[in-house]
Amino acid sequence: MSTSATTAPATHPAEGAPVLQVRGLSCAIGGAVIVDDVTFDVAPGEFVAVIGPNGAGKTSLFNLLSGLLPATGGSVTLSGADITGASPSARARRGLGRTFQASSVFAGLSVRENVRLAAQARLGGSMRPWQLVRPGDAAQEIASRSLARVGLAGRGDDLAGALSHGDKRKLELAILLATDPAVVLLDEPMAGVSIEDVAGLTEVIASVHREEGKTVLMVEHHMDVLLGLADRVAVMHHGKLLALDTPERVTGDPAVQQAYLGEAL
Ligand SMILES: Nc1ncnc2c1ncn2[C@@H]1O[C@H](COP(=O)(O)OP(=O)(O)OP(=O)(O)O)[C@@H](O)[C@H]1O
Repeated sequence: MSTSATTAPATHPAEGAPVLQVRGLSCAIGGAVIVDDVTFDVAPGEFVAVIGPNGAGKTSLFNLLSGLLPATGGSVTLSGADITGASPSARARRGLGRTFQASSVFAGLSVRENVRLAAQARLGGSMRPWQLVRPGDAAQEIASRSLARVGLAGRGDDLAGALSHGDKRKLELAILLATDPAVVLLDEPMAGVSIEDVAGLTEVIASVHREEGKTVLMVEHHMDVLLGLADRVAVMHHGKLLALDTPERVTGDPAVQQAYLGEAL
């Protein structure tokens, strides 16, 4: 696919009205345009991988979608509602959840408490660790389900800080699942994860997508991980959306290969 991805919504294989509509999204900071006129749609239940060379604008795009960076142009629509100016917490309430490149768990709390806090927030309760609710309540049940979902059911009493890096990333996914987002933004979930843990984590992400029908956008550098997961791959380059197409077409696109200048895709 060509650079037309920056000016017109790409077609997508999935059915249904787009859950996410991004139109001309831009962000300029101090004279530098770090996200430049990005336009695309994501269909409900679709898995879109976001790749690109270092500094291409992938995390900045996620920051714009989740409201951590203010857009200086364009718009973002989530399930039909314009959320361009909405706060990160308002976007989360509307069903947009994300994980971060760096681990973001409460190391001093148990694995279960970390997830239960997120579940409490979803149920409209407190996010304060000292106001954790009793075992057996709804938040506890959501926490148990979410931990089982990512394969950490037996680790609930362990301190989050004691988990391996790979298990911390699974915990972050469980925290995200406990808030039941419709759209999940995963920012390099495999970063720092050992080779042995990549397969397990990939399987968890695949099942979250396939079995729960979550719409997933995932920044990832490893094409081999993405090939089996992504319906489409978005390629960022110099802040622009260079291509948006199936993994096979994107890897064969000369413009994409040129952007990577011989680096492995
Ligand atoms: N808050 C900011 N202020 C100024 N420049 C920024 C800011 N955030 C990002 N940038 C710049 O925007 C560009 C895109 O950065 P970004 O982190 O989005 O890229 P990326 O594709 O996620 O890179 P990587 O793969 O290395 O994580 C970079 O040149 C970066 O230095």
